[in-house]
This record gives sequence, structure tokens and C-alpha cells, in this order.
Amino acid sequence: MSIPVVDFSVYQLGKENVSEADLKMLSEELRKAFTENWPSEEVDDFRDTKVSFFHRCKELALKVLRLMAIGLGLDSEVFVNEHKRIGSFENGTTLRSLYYPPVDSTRVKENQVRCGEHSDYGSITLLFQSTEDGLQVQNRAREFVSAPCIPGTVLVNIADLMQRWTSDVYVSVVHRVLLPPAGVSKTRQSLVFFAQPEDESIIKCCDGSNKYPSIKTVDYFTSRFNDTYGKKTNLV
Ligand SMILES: O=C(O)CCC(=O)C(=O)O
Ligand SMILES: [Fe+2]
Repeated sequence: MSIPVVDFSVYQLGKENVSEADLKMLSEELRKAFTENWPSEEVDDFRDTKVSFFHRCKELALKVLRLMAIGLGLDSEVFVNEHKRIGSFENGTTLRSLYYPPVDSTRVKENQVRCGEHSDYGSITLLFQSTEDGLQVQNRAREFVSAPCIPGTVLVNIADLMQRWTSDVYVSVVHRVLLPPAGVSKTRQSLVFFAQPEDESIIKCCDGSNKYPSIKTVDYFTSRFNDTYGKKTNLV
């Protein structure tokens, strides 16, 4: 069996009016790619390795979330309690494997990047990156600085829902991935664990301030995805 490839370019995503039929077809393609088509025949233990890596990421994420609560002087379990169902259908946490192919610098467009500037939506993101440079994070002065791979470490990004949860004390980090310098055609591989609270968790400011109204995780994500894909929703 070959590794499943989903060709997103045929679906015109990112534009308004994505047809219901296209969305249905894409979600079916993705469901198959991610559930039925594990490339077990060509890569030994691929599925087992990925699943056990997912569980180790969950353990690490819970530890980090515990430390983040302690750091704020809160009950150590306040964030962990809303992430216990990671790995079940009641929680949308995902592990994404990103392979950036080699770059032919003669065909690069102006301002082209590997991954455009953005912040992640959930609570925290664990990022495991290969040794090729490219990742940059924005500091408080809004300058992009490199965040190279440091062997033996895991990069932790704070994401948007955590910023909201902590009334802007933990600030979500804007980041991007640049292309390699002209003439260098390196690939890049990263594994990204996007932790998020349970779908039904109600996220309200943990300092009791009501700086942002309470919101259910699933409603927050729906609203963010709608904004990204062109349907505007009003999120306070
Ligand atoms: O590939 C990377 O290192 C970063 C990817 C990323 O930021 C994302 O997928 O949200
Ligand atoms: Fe990201």
C-alpha cells in the first residue's frame, strides 16, 4: 500500500463558497487517509509508533499544563482537568506530520514562505522539528526571531485559547516557517501536537475577570475555522 496523498489543490479551500459537495468529498478522503490507510506494509510499526508517540505527547502536554497553572498561582489541575480526554472523540487534539519538500529556488515567488505567519488555535502546541532552520517566532517587539531545533528539546508554543483562558497573561505566539536560502534545496520535517481542551469544556478567564466571555471549546474552534475559510462569525 502506498502512503495516502490528499491533493488539497483540487478543492479551492480558503475561498468563500466552498461547495458542500466538495467539503463532503474532502472530509471523506481525509477520513479514509487517516483511519484506513496506515502505510503499515512499507513502514514497519508505523501505526503503533505514531499512536504511542501521540500518547507520550499527551503526557508531556499535561505536565506542561500543570506547570503553567502552578506558574500562575492556580490549582495545578485547572488546565489538566479540561484535557483528560485527549485521544478520544470528545477532544479534537491532533498530531500533524508536516513534510516540506525540497525547494527549487528558481521557481520561488516573491515573499513565498513554507508556512505563513499565524498563531495556533488551541491551548499549547508541542513542536518537534528536524534540524533544518526556518521556524521563526515573533517577540513582544513584533520582530521575528529564529527558533532553531535544539537537540533533545521540545518547543512549546502558547496558543490562542490559552491566551483567552489566562486573560492575556500567557500570550499566544505568532510564528512562521521560512524557505531555505536561495540555492539550498533542503526538505523539512516537523511533528506538531496541537493540544486543545475537551470539545464541551467551557473556557472562562481563570482569574475570574470576565475579560473574555465564557466559550465552549467546540464553538471557539468552529468560529475560528469559519473565519479562516471565509464565513464570518462574531466572536468576542
Ligand atoms: O512546521 C513547523 O515547524 C511549524 C508548523 C506550524 O506552525 C503549524 O502547523 O501550525
Ligand atoms: Fe503553527
